[in-house]
Parts: sequence; structure tokens; C-alpha cells
Amino acid sequence: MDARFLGIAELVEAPSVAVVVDVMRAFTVAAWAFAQGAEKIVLAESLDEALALKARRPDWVALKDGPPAPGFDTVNSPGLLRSIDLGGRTVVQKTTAGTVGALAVKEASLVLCASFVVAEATARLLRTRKSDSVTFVVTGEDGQADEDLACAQYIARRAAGDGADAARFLRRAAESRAAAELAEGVRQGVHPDDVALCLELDRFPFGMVAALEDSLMVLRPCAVPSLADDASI
Ligand SMILES: O=C(O)[C@H](CS(=O)(=O)O)OP(=O)(O)O
Ligand SMILES: [Mg+2]
Repeated sequence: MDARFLGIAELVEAPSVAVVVDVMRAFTVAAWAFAQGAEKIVLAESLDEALALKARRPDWVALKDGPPAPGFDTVNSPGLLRSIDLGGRTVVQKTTAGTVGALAVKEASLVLCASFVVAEATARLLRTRKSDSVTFVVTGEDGQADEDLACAQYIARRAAGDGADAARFLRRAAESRAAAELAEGVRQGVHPDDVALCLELDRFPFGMVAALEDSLMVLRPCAVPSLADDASI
């Protein structure tokens, strides 16, 4: 498998297969939203679009990164989200990096959104699809965020069927600038457990696929194929 690792600004053409990685915290939060029962997540282009969608559908749950804000129901924190019942709800998510990365590859034929909590499920979806070429979008810090790059490299290794020492990749994420900023309170809308929750390898058994639905980019959980269907195992 040919794996490319690009920042959002480096995406010059729509890849065929894209894995958009945001460990801290958008796609850890998204996985927790599905674990809490959310039906789907609409990835909003802007804060204004998120608020407009919420105004049209007051039953939707609007979520943004940073501090709480009027009109939004919650923030981009797995530690806070895990105590909210989202059964059957639609979440609208707008963040600085993760949602922007997914929207940047909306023309790709397959878009997976990923973090460590869904790493193996994501790798297994790539293996089953037998993708020759995969573009990993490293969403944080102009493609330099080491928590995202480490996760992308780990998934790439697993997708290629190679063994990988997960501890080494998780350590890089734990030592990243994002982890330090979350721990030190530099970032806002944070629960004390957020960093630990973002470093839980394979916490969930599903992958997450984003696709255009009526001009909105919609993220849904995706069951992974059974072991019997995965020839590399
Ligand atoms: O919520 C996050 O951790 C970041 C935004 S910030 O760096 O905290 O302002 O957003 P994400 O898109 O999840 O990286
Ligand atoms: Mg991030």
C-alpha cells in the first residue's frame, strides 16, 4: 500500500481514498458520540453553518471546539461527551482541524475519519478494500501535529498488514504539543480525562465513514468486516 501523509494545505487534488486523522480531539469525540448513541454527525463548514443547521433542526446537537458558546449544546471533549445520552440524535460538529480536514477531501471516493480509538477498525476497513494508495490527512498544526502523524503512521502499518509497536506511536501522541496544551489548560472546553481518552487504542470496534448526503458531509459509524473476510489475518 502506497501511503502519503499530507497536511490540509498540501491537498492539491481529491485523493481516491482518504483517512483524515484528528486524535485530539475531533475524531475521538466523534467516536464517543457514536458510542453514546448518535445516529450521524454532520461536519459543518463554519460556526455559522452549524448554528443555521441547529436553528432549522432544534433537536440536533451542535458541538464546537474551544469554550462553550451561545447556540451550541456542547464542546469538543470526549470526557464531557461520554456522560451525554445521544441516542438517535444527529450531532453537528465544527472544529478547527478535524472537520476542516474531512471537508477538504469530500470529493474522495472513500473518506474515513480516524483516531487511536478506532485505529484497528480503520486499518481493517482499508485492508478489506485492498486500497493500493491511501492519503492520510494529518489535520493538526499544518500537517505537523505528531499525535495525528503517529496515529496515521500506525494505521498505515496495520493496514499494510505489518506489525507495529503501538506503545511507541501512543508515546509520541502522549508527548505531543496538543497533549501538553490540553493538560495545561491552554486549550479550552477540556475535561481532565481528555488526553487519556484520546490515547485509548481500539476503544471502539467500528470505523467512521464520511460521505456527501444532500450536499452535507455526514459521518457515520461503519461496522468492520469479520475476521473471516480479512485475508491478511
Ligand atoms: O478541540 C480541539 O482539541 C482542537 C481545537 S483547539 O486546538 O483546542 O482550539 O480542534 P480539533 O479540530 O479537534 O483538533
Ligand atoms: Mg486535533
